[in-house]
Amino acid sequence: MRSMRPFLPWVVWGVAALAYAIAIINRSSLAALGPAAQDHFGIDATTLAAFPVIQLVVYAVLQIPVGVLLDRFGSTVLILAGGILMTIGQVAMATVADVWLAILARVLVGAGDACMFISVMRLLPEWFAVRQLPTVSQLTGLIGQAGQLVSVVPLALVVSNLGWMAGFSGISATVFLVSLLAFFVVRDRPGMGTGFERVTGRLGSLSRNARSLATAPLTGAVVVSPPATEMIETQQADGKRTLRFWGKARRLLSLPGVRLAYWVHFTSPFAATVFLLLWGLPFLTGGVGLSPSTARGLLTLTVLSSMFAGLVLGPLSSRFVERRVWINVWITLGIVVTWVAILLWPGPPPMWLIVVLLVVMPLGGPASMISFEVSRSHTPRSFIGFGTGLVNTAGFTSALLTILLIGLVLDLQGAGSPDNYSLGAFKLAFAVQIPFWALGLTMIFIEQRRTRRWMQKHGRRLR
Ligand SMILES: N[C@@H](Cc1c[nH]cn1)C(=O)NCC(=O)O
Repeated sequence: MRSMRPFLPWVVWGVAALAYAIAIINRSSLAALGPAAQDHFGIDATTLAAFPVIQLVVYAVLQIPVGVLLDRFGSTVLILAGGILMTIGQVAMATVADVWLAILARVLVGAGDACMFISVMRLLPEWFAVRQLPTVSQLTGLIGQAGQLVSVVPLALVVSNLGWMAGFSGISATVFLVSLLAFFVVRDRPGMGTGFERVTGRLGSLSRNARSLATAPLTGAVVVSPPATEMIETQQADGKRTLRFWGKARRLLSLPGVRLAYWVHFTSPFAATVFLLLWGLPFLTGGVGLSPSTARGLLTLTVLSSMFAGLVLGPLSSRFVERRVWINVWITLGIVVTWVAILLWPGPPPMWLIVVLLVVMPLGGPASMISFEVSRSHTPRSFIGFGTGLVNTAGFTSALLTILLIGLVLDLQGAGSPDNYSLGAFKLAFAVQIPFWALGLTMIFIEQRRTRRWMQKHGRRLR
């Protein structure tokens, strides 16, 4: 069993990350099927746009409850629950004809998706050394992005060749199989059983002998352990009473490091989410005047850029722990400068500037993974699920608000439908991102100072 020791953490993480990639396939499964979905359900563009928005609202709203459940039941249970919810949601998507039932199906998909990412993130400190965490986190994001890449074209091909039902039944079968795999492989931490072992009550030797890579010697390892739970004042005088939800939230938010992580996640990824989820294609076609096929081709650049950045940013933020927030801030500033150049460019921006935007803007996704490192350094272990869920809400909140505000500003200018789209209207609408960046960056600077003071006061160092 000794020889399995270095591999088991990677196998456990690999299967969990695969489950996350499948969740992303589910999340973006309607992205390339707009016209097919309109045909299938007989709906207009506004109703179609409601699908991803509702799904993301469900995802964002559930992050904190799922985080709380995660601290209580562990990643194995939550990954399975997420898989089951997505399987049911996609079976419904394949079979229902009524649009309201389809929306309900997307709610289930959003709820299942909400369980995946933070469950994988929760596994990492249990299986890997602190020094490895930034890289493994970024690899997790990268695998998720790969899910986005494979979801669009193959699914569109299956739906156009074999039909709607075959496409969505195929996705639900895939989720089911990967969930089954997770049931037999994923373990919350070394020494704990898989879902199967827990149900049967028999702990196999692989689980019994499992070791975390954190216990393996790592040359020059940097130690950035989370604070002890006692660093948060609790009402648990007798150690038995569990904190109530709001009490926990208040205490978590009393840590400036957690608030810093929140604002880091709030600020860097939303521009890319907004662009990829809804407004990118209309802007490039109806605003800039590109053909739909050129625009779609250019959009794949965003995924590639984000995947490449994931490879670079993991080792970088691990090497420069003290400056990781600055890495995020510089990337955000790059995104802001690129967007401002697009907005101020007289007339249609040149192709080179569009390409720069599509390469720079998606860097905000991998940069936002730094927020989970910050959160992990400051969140007591028993609150890590809650903390990760809380931080993960941030970027999706800013993205959802921006999506809605862009639609509102377009509508207010009488440019809310493809017939009336114009570059000027889009430029004004995309300018709503500026206050979000300003708020986020300001809060990062404020919380960074407070975090520094808090660490001095408690005698804590990141390295
Ligand atoms: N910011 C993303 C992660 C990411 C990594 N690379 C590009 N994006 C995030 O927070 N994801 C959460 C999720 O559920 O996908």
